[in-house]
This record gives sequence, C-alpha cells and structure tokens, in this order.
Amino acid sequence: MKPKIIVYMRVDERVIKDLEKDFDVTIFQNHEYLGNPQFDQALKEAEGIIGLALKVTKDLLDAGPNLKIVCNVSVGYDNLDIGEMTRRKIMATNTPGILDDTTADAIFGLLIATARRIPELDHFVKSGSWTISLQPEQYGVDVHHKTLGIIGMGNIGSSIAKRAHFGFGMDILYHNRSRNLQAEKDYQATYCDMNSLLEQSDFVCLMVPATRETADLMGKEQFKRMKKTAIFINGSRGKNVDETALYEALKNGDIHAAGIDVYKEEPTPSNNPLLQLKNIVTLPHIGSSTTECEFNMSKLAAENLKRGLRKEKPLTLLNECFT
Ligand SMILES: NC(=O)c1ccc[n+]([C@@H]2O[C@H](COP(=O)([O-])OP(=O)(O)OC[C@H]3O[C@@H](n4cnc5c(N)ncnc54)[C@H](O)[C@@H]3O)[C@@H](O)[C@H]2O)c1
Ligand SMILES: O=C(O)[C@H](O)CO
Repeated sequence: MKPKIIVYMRVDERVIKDLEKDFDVTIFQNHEYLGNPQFDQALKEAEGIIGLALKVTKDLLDAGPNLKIVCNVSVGYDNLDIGEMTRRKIMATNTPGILDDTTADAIFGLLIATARRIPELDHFVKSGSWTISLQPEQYGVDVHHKTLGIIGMGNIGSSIAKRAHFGFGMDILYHNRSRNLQAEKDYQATYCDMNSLLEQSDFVCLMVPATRETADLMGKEQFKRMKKTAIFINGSRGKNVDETALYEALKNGDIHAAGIDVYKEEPTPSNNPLLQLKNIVTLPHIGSSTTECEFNMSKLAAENLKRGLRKEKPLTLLNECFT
C-alpha cells in the first residue's frame, strides 16, 4: 500500500502527477481545514503534507497522528508551529533561495507601480477618462536615484537591493538582525538602526519573516517617523504591519502611499478599509507566483517530502529532528 499524503493548495499539476506514482494523494485546493470531514479523515491517515500556508498548530498535529513531515511550498514558515513539530519529531521544510529573483521582481514592480500610480492610470485609460491632458495631481514620483530602506536584508532583501542599486542608481539603507557584509560590498548598502532608516528613506521596503519579534513591527510610531513624501512597501507578511496604523498614516498623509502584497488575513476581506484608499496599490500575495517559480518550488517541496518519507534527510530541513 502506498503511503498517504495530503496535497494542500498550489502544488504544480506536474508535480502532483509525479507524487501520485509513489503516494496515495488526497488534494485540497481551497483553504479546507479541521472540521471539514474530508480533511479530518485524510489528516488522520496522512504521513506527509505538501502545500502552501496550511496552519500547522498543536490541534492539527493532534488530529494527524501519523504525520512525519510537512513540506511548505514557500520560504516563509510562520504557518508552522516548529517547536511543537520538533517535540513530536515531525520534519518541517521550506523552499529558500529559489524564489529570490522572482519575488524581488514582483516587490520592486510593486514599488514602481505605487510610485508611478500605474494601476490608477491604467484604469484612467481603460475607463475612457483620458479625454484631456494628464493633470499634475495625477503625476507620480521618481524612483531612480532616491533612497531605499530595506528592513530585512536576507535573500530577497538583497535581490531587491541589487535591482535598486544597479538598475535605478538608488542609495540603499538597510536594517537587519546582523550586518550583511555582502550587500554592503555588492550594493553599497549602509547598515543603520530602524529609526534612522525610517527617517531617511524615500521608500521603505519590509522583507523580514513573521516571528514573535516582528509582529506589528511597523505601527503608528514607525509610520510617523517616515517622511510625509515616503512610500511604504510590504512584501513580507501581513502580521508584520499594524493595518489600522497603516490606514491612518495613508489617510492622514503621514506617508505618501503604500504598496502591499500581503495582509493580516488572506484572502483579505473585501471590506478591509485599506482597499478603500486611493493611495495604496494592492496585490493578492503574488511574490513568487510565476509559472516557472511555482513549479520549481513545488518540485523542491516534493523532493523534500520524498526524502523525508524515505528516511533520508530533506534538502531544506527547518528543524533538527531528523534521526
Ligand atoms: N510576498 C511574497 O510572496 C513573499 C515571497 C517570499 C517570501 N516572503 C516573505 O519574505 C520573508 C523573507 O524571505 P527571505 O527568503 O529573504 O528570508 P531570509 O531569512 O533570507 O531573510 C530575512 C532577513 O530578515 C532578518 N530579520 C529577521 N528578524 C529580524 C528582526 N526582528 N529585525 C531585523 N531583521 C530581521 C534576518 O536577519 C534575515 O536577514 C519570508 O520569511 C516570507 O515571510 C514573501
Ligand atoms: O513565503 C513565501 O514563499 C511566499 O510568501 C509564498 O507564500
């Protein structure tokens, strides 16, 4: 009998076909969770889970007594209770490195779209409103040669810095847990404390993981510190930003605009007040969502799952519970 696994949201079709050769696969495509009878039944028997953003809590682990491995199709792993998984000797894996360029393209694209008001002006043309010359109130702001502050100069932060430095001649400030000497050398990035970064940057881009330390890292005080002309970009996780404070900062003109790929709750409800504002550009969490990148992430996650269930060490293991 083949071992049973759960495929949970956004695993590439070709990768699922390949997994079906070795495993008895049950697929869930749309945020199914505990309490859904099909999900509960599959979880009771599953040895592995592969997929995106499944909240692996103590309750879920209690309901999955045969689980040996959970393989995220994402680099972020704030959905996993790593401590609890390690205590139970359940492996956790993610997909670092292979999505850096793709995500940096999307987040830098969001920065440009926000600065140059691209979605708003696209709507202006398509709605037939372009019957007179563009008015100064519709102008954007320059990106090139401005100062970009990156909070979280890890893999993706560095890829964003590369684009900003070589492509746009921007000055880079960064704040990180520790100095990133490579980014300092390659992109002439300058390390500074968080407050100085907020005060000096024309663009502030958040790229830290969601942890207990980074919860609501950007709040009322931080937005107040930013220049009134500055633009805030969140490409990390919604948990890292106090959305009410961001709403107030945008509405009161404490900051000029924001570009947001991630939200406290995803999918974000259509009545999220942020969606009513004109000076915000929103995306549905698309950082790594290209055909090529999603395929590569699925492939890496599937390789991790196969190795784990063969009792070999997965390629990108997050917890030291492999025996
Ligand atoms: N929008 C998207 O689609 C998308 C795509 C990929 C990743 N992400 C998010 O981006 C995050 C970063 O990904 P990465 O691959 O660059 O990770 P990474 O580990 O390479 O980089 C994260 C950096 O943040 C720093 N950091 C952590 N806590 C900090 C703190 N409290 N203060 C200052 N710096 C801190 C770390 O030192 C590290 O350099 C992921 O964890 C994920 O949440 C989002
Ligand atoms: O963390 C990641 O890899 C992206 O946010 C996809 O969820």
